[in-house]
Amino acid sequence: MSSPLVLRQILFVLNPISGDIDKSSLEATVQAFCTERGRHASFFHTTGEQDLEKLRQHIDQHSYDAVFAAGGDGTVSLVASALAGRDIPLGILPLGSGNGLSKDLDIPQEQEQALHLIWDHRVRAIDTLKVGGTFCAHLADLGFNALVVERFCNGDTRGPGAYVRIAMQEYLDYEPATYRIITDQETYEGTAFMVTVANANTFGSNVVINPDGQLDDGEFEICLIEPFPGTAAIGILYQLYTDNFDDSIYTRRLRCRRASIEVSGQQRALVQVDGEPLEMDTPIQVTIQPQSLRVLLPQSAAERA
Ligand SMILES: Nc1ncnc2c1ncn2[C@@H]1O[C@H](COP(=O)(O)OP(=O)(O)OP(=O)(O)O)[C@@H](O)[C@H]1O
Repeated sequence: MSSPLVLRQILFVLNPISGDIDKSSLEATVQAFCTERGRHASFFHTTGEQDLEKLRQHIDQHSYDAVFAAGGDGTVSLVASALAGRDIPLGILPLGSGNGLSKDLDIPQEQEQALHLIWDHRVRAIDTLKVGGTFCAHLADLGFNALVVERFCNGDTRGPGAYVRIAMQEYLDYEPATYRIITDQETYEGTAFMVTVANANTFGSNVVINPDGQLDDGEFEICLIEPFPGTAAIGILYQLYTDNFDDSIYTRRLRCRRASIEVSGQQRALVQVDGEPLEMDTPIQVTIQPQSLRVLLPQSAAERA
């Protein structure tokens, strides 16, 4: 276990819209918290336009000891992408609707406890992925969930209720695609309800898609849910919420270091990457950058993910 770093200059990257959470007093709260403890807090507000380029430039022009992402999975992914390959560690203030990566890393969901990581932490280097050239720290997928995430992001309502409503509407008419997945270990060909590329374990909804995946082992998993009859849906959902992904005859996982994903009859495919829906050219190449991101974790954080 590494001893805590001395972090004096800290940048907080704030996403004003994440999680539908009012953040009007957040800056003053964080500022006061840091000042009281002899730390200096600076702030970068995301706009939704060119945030990665602007953030990279900002970090290059300053000497930060750590950068905290204050938002949801998209904001965490943005900051992680800017920090990957650098020594500067990533901190997370979970302020989104799902907060998947922070949960996988056992980061406190409560604001003050998450801020304690500034002086009481350990640093863990985790793997990151490139999915079709796009940075991914947590999970990416093709198929049913990507479709629901796209509808959700383009809709007016956020929150888990809206996600479930869209999922139920889309499920009835959903036509699973056929995939050919070539990894450095094996080739899979078949029809799938969804295909998840997993660096971590658990969606923000607490669905465990990749039970024993490790975030720092230099490998990732491709988790497949094959088409299932309606009568099996409840059982599969139960398995996903109870850490038993592998127990179904409709699921399988491929562990690998690189993969190419073709979607039959599609030159472009909808892909969800760290909560953001994107259109990508197929075949989609997936590569791993082992231990490329340093993350601040509680001293007691479990090592599962
Ligand atoms: N100022 C802004 N105005 C509008 N959109 C923004 C702004 N800043 C960032 N965004 C958008 O916010 C999205 C990322 O949100 P984020 O994932 O952090 O929160 P969330 O979706 O509520 O939470 P989670 O992903 O945990 O469910 C990105 O699509 C980004 O482009």
